[in-house]
Amino acid sequence: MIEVIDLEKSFGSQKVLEGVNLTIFDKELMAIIGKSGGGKSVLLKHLIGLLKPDSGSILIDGIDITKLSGKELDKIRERLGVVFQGGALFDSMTVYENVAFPLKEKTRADKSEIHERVMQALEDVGLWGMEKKYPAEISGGMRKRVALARALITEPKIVFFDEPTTGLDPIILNSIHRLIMDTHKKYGFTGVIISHDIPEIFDVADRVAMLHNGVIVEVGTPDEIKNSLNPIVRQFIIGMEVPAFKP
Ligand SMILES: Nc1ncnc2c1ncn2[C@@H]1O[C@H](COP(=O)(O)OP(=O)(O)OP(=O)(O)O)[C@@H](O)[C@H]1O
Repeated sequence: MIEVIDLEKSFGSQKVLEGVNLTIFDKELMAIIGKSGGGKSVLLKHLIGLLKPDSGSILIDGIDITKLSGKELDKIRERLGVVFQGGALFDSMTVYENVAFPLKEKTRADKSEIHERVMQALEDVGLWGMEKKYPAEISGGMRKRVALARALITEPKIVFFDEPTTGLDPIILNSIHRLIMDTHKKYGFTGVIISHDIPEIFDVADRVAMLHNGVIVEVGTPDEIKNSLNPIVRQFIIGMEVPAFKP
């Protein structure tokens, strides 16, 4: 379980997080939505230990990661997988090498185990046969799949997705969402997805939290969020919904 308690963060005179409180249960898929520049990525960076808050805490299975550094933090981070917005692949490495990288770095797996696990992960994300390609030779959607395979390869307990569909067309977007759901089912991780995809994310997440002006203003199931009477939530959702294209 992840518990964010009264998390505050300012950059200079700009207060970005004003006391964020959020509980994410084991094995659920939690989406965090909110307007651009509202602090979602800053919150995510705290959750993965890249930023330290001014005050407040983040408990992962009861351990306050905001108080950790060095090896202790690394140990917790080994249980986390992150799919960064741009994929953050190594351009000079093949798809295979990118996916194998965390196993080589973080585990003592031998060559044949690495091979088996990489090929399985590539199959799980629908990239079988692509292992020899370089990131520049594959599409944006495929790069996101590689990033997901790389995040999953160490079978992390928690996977963070930072806007996993940015820059993708609607068909690829849906296929990435389907992939998140399928791998979530297969691997059983706790998933935290920063998302701009309204309404599509409602079909993916178990629960949705809305971050607004540095606080979580509403948390609930997709249906609860869709039917929320909170004017901030209503305005945001209506503003984000793209009308269906009718020829
Ligand atoms: N390292 C930093 N130094 C100073 N200001 C920062 C830093 N990181 C983020 N900010 C500021 O914090 C605010 C929130 O940024 P953040 O990237 O978290 O927004 P977001 O909700 O993820 O937006 P988007 O949906 O557009 O990605 C912005 O005003 C941003 O300029």
